[in-house]
Amino acid sequence: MATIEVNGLRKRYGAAVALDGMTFTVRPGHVTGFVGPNGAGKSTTLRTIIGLDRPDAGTAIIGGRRYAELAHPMRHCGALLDPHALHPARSGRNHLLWLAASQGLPARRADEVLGLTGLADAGRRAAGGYSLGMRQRLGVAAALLGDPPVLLLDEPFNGLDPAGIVWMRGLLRDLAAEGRSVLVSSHLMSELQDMAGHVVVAGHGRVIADAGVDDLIGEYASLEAAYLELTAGVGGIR
Ligand SMILES: Nc1ncnc2c1ncn2[C@@H]1O[C@H](COP(=O)(O)OP(=O)(O)OP(=O)(O)O)[C@@H](O)[C@H]1O
Repeated sequence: MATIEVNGLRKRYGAAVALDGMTFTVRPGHVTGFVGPNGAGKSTTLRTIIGLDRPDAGTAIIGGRRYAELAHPMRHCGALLDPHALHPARSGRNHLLWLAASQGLPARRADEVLGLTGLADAGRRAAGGYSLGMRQRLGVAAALLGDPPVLLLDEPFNGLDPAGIVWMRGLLRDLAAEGRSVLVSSHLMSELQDMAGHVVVAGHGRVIADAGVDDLIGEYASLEAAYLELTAGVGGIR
């Protein structure tokens, strides 16, 4: 089963403690929301899962293996962490063709994921001219190239217009319903309430709640109300 297992991650940047024992498991079949105040350690956790950051302690395991051990990682785990990580002079399609080649994937996958993300026409234009919403779509296209069972997305709703938000919500829900493990960091509680089945709440580099959305909401009026209560004493930027 393609889970993501984050176990006891610790990470310091100088005096700043970014991760302080972060531990949770992402299971297939539903979207897992990853939330918490600014500086809680969400992006550091996502970067660590795909080997862009090295933890001081702890492990992050995807479907039984570390990301660095995967021969063709994009077939196992797709990630959208930075929508601006593209070559501005290269077309969106060429960006995807290059990634596909690097992973031993057929070129037709580039056109398939451009179609899936609504970029079939824009894919021929230089990606440097893309809006933030289009860059997010290209990032999702790249994450889907290898048809992976695990997806990580860092604030994928940023910059999307209202129609784009509806589209992204449906896409992520469908991908999870197909049996994938989908981890989505977001500050948009209303989006997560509609889309996620499970939520991990982080604060100060560790997990402060890890529960199904309905359990987390409990007696509160909304996920946002429950979240604000849970994180009231946690504070934000450190
Ligand atoms: N490269 C870095 N150098 C120094 N400090 C860093 C670095 N990356 C993260 N940090 C620090 O680690 C902590 C966690 O940051 P991180 O970006 O993981 O939080 P986050 O939960 O993703 O926040 P946000 O909601 O604002 O995106 C913060 O205190 C941050 O300043």
